[in-house]
Amino acid sequence: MMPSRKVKIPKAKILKACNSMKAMGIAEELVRPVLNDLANLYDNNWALIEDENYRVLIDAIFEQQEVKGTKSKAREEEASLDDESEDSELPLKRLCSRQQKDALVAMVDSVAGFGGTPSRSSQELPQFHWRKNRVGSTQHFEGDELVKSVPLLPPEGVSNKYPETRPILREKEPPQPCLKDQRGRSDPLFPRTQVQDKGKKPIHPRLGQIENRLNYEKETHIECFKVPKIEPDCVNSPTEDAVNKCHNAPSIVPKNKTFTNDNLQLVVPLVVIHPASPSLKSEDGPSSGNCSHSKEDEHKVHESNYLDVADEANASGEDQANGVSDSSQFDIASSPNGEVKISLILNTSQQSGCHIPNLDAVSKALEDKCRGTYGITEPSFSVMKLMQEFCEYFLAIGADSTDDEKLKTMETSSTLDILKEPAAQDVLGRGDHKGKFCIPSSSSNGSVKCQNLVEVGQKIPRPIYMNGLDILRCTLTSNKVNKSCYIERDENLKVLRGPESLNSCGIVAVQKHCFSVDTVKPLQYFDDITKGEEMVKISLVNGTSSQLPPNFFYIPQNIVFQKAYVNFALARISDEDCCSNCFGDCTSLAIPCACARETGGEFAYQQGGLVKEKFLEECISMNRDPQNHRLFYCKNCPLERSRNENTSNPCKGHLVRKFIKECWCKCGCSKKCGNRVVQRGITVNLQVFLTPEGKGWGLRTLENLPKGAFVCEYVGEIVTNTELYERNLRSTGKERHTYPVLLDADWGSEGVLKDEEALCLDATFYGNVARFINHRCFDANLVEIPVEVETPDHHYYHLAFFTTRKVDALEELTWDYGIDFDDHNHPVKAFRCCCESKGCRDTRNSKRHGVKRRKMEMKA
Ligand SMILES: C[S@@+](CC[C@H](N)C(=O)[O-])C[C@H]1O[C@@H](n2cnc3c(N)ncnc32)[C@H](O)[C@@H]1O
Repeated sequence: MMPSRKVKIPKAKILKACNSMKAMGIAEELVRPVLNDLANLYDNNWALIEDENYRVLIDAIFEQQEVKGTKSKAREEEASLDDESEDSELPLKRLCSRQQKDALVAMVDSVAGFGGTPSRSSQELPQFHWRKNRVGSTQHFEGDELVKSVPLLPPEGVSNKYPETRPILREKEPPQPCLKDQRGRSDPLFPRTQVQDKGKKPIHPRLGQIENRLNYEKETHIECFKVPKIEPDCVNSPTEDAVNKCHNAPSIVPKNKTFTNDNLQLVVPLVVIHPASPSLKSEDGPSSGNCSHSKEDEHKVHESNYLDVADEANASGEDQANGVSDSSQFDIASSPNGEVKISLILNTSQQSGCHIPNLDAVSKALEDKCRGTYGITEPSFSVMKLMQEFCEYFLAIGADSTDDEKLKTMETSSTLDILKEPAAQDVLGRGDHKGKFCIPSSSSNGSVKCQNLVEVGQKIPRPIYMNGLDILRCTLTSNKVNKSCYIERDENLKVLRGPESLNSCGIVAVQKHCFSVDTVKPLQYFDDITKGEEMVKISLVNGTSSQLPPNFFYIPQNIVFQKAYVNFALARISDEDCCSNCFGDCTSLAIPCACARETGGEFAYQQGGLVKEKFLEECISMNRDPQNHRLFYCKNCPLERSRNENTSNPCKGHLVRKFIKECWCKCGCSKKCGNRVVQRGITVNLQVFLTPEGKGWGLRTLENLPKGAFVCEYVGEIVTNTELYERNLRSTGKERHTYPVLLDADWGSEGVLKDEEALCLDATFYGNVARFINHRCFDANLVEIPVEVETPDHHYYHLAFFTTRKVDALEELTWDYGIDFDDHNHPVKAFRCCCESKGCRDTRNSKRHGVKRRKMEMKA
């Protein structure tokens, strides 16, 4: 026992020592009495006590514990007659304890500055003495929360018998295979990758309970490790030497994992900024510009801050729920001379076949995600820049009293500022891209059968938030005589495209949109519902609930279903229907070419692709006031015929619409000709959103649109009226049918239209973004205009939407479906209109409004 003479111990010394021990998981109650004894023993000579980072203190604590343990064991032995097992246990315990003490002293070495005076060994180390701080806390942990646990690994082949809490200690870790590819070459990304460097990075405190270690060591014959010497090169330097040195560093193994060689932990330093970063100059002078540290630096003791995301998640027990790997950490550290380091520590053991991805690719993917989620439109937005700015802010905000001034002096147009933009969650997300891939396995109406899985065309990485993307092999049928091209699927389905859009295998991409509840978060955001099929991304957002749109296949162009007759034969295009002698842009010609004949000798488009005012107004007026415009009446109306083949009701009349005729492939002009607008596809920035008025999903523009601008065309399956009628009969009522459109603009011109020629578009199962456009009875901001592109046969045409007026960004886009809400015989049951326009034609609403009005009047 220690002598009992009392000396007066300075409080600060006790606190400092307790903090250092606490950092290693040694409880204060154990430390204080031993410390008292030591102070007495050494007559308050604290230099001796603090030397070698409290080595004597640690020794004394352990000895005391051993004595206690031996005593209790002896008592147990006395109680029990069986003493055989004890013979072997004590020496083992002693051995481990000794080694444990070495390790602990080394640990304190590595956290020198937290309590103990630097030992000789610690002075050999480059001094990165990080002060640890937890995310979410505003407190700076100056000592009592400093945790420096040691990364531990078991010997090869030893499985962890105590997976819940007990790490295993080992002397050396074999080289980390994750840093090399399968052929043993260094990963080209290696410069950014390193094995965890214990001297410099904080280790997860959960692993650090000394009692657990002691218990575990008692039960397993495992050697303690030595804290490896910190290799400055390991921080960022790519040299192979440094890497090999780093390989020898022990690593963390998730506590509930069986240890295998696959249990690898990698530290990916994401950003290291140095004192002389452009926006934050330190007094220490200019940065070296690289990631290694000067000798001078190595011997300087730095105070540092640490953020450990994993700590926080674990503290709240959220990591499991969030899918955070047990020992994945995101660390941020800073030092007073202006260095900040962000490291991502990944535990790859959870995922088989995990490799170090290309960091550029990761940044790119994250940037895309951020663009979508936060509505960032700034083209120069960069995750790496963001990280760097994060570091800079970290330094600035952490710099005590001068926070505000420092922040004020920081660049105002930083990446972080972009994230402050209010646009955030609800809006935006755009990027130009083009690509084809992925095909559905089957359609909901059973018309498509997946024959094989084949990879085709340009591959786009499968976004994580979608599922249901598969690839379908199709057989190509190409009619070489009349140059019509289509792809047949299951004999029923044909894809209508220009010949140039078919690849050599005749495989066309169609994408299925399976919005899976499993894969989305409460605030729904899909970056691009077109999956690259359009020239622009079209996002979908639901800011209020977890509701998702029904599944459908996104198609950018109409597809023929079964019997619908569409003939794109070039032979059908006469010389009068094209401008083969034209060159360049037809709309710049002094005398309009033959393609303007359809629109009275003048092109419908003006320069810039807007529909000319006069033409547009006529179309709008026709829609708003059909009775004042020319209607034609079919002798044998396909619409009525589809309802009842035997007793054909008289035709109710169809509007004689004005067509736009665009130049096409038999024309000599260029693809950029001003008389080619609809065929170029969507160029406007659009978004699908959940309407607040109860109309379901709607479409809105994310940019201001001028009057007469082309927005999109209505794309769907080209079906006959009969088919549509049958589909409606088959529908269970539970299915949500989008409203079909009749391609009836020219039904009157051909006497009796054959059934396969009386067409309509159904976007319920296959469609484009137009399937989300809602109806508005009056004052809709879109008008539909028939557009002739591939064929002069007007029983098939494109139905294109143009703005009726200037439309502001975020306004919902609507068009008048032309519904007669009183026609109870219509094949599609009319919905209860929520358009809220003054001229709403749904009489049920006017009755409702009338009742409401009367009630209000009575109240008044
Ligand atoms: C072409 S879809 C439009 C997109 C649809 N809102 C959705 O959620 O998928 C047509 C359907 O939307 C709904 N709808 C469109 N306009 C509406 C309106 N003014 N009032 C109420 N429902 C409307 C009806 O259910 C209609 O059958």
